[in-house]
Amino acid sequence: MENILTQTTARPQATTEAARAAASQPVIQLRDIEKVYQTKTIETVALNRVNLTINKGEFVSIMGPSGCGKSTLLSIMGLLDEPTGGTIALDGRPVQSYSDKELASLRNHKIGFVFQSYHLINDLSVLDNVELPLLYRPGVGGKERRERAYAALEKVGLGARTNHFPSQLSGGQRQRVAIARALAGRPEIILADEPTGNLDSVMGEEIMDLLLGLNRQEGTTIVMVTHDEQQALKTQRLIRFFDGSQVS
Ligand SMILES: Nc1ncnc2c1ncn2[C@@H]1O[C@H](COP(=O)(O)OP(=O)(O)OP(=O)(O)O)[C@@H](O)[C@H]1O
Repeated sequence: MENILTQTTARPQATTEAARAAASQPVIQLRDIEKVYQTKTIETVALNRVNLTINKGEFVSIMGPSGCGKSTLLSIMGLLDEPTGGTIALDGRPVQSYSDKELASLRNHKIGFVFQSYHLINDLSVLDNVELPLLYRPGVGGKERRERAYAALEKVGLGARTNHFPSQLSGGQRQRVAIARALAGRPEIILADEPTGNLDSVMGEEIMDLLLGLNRQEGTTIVMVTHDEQQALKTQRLIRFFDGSQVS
């Protein structure tokens, strides 16, 4: 199977247009989102009336200084955390109208997460790490799990490393495993929180190419938090945050 890295350099054009054509359909809509963290002694307004729409097939990057609310925003978009005010709609449907079961299924099926620190399990092989989230997916049996995990690892160029353990891989390779783990769930949306934050510039480029390839060839919607302006400029839209609000 051809991997995404190869495809990226081979034929980016047609698929970019396909992704753009679909780009007017909102998949995530945030309206007046607020998030206030309250501890005994201090109240922190992490997000202050954020209005933001992410369209199908878009690759959006989010930048801003430390503490301005980027990770909080991503957690709320991915339904990992609840806002203290405002509304979220997924595919045009308000999140409040979903049952708990439907929300769990959305989180599981629709959205894939990639984190700066990979979150791999060191005692499990690469293949087992990628299969792991599918264990909790009803209707996906052992054979399909394995097939999906192999396919996802091929896609990120790690088909030859399935029996390795995370400690035997470079940082960039570990991040590719984490991306394969997200891909095995076949998500429509990938939320990536500083996916290149722990990598040197060469490996960071590789991961960026991989994400760009996924967006262009497969139309995966991607929202990425980054501190790297050069990488952010490669995405279709750059949103800047400051003190919990969007500034551009
Ligand atoms: N669980 C929490 N309890 C209290 N305050 C929190 C909590 N999580 C985040 N905050 C505060 O909310 C604000 C936004 O945090 P967030 O992690 O979203 O920022 P960020 O822009 O992602 O920062 P960084 O670039 O450093 O990762 C910060 O002031 C932070 O201290």
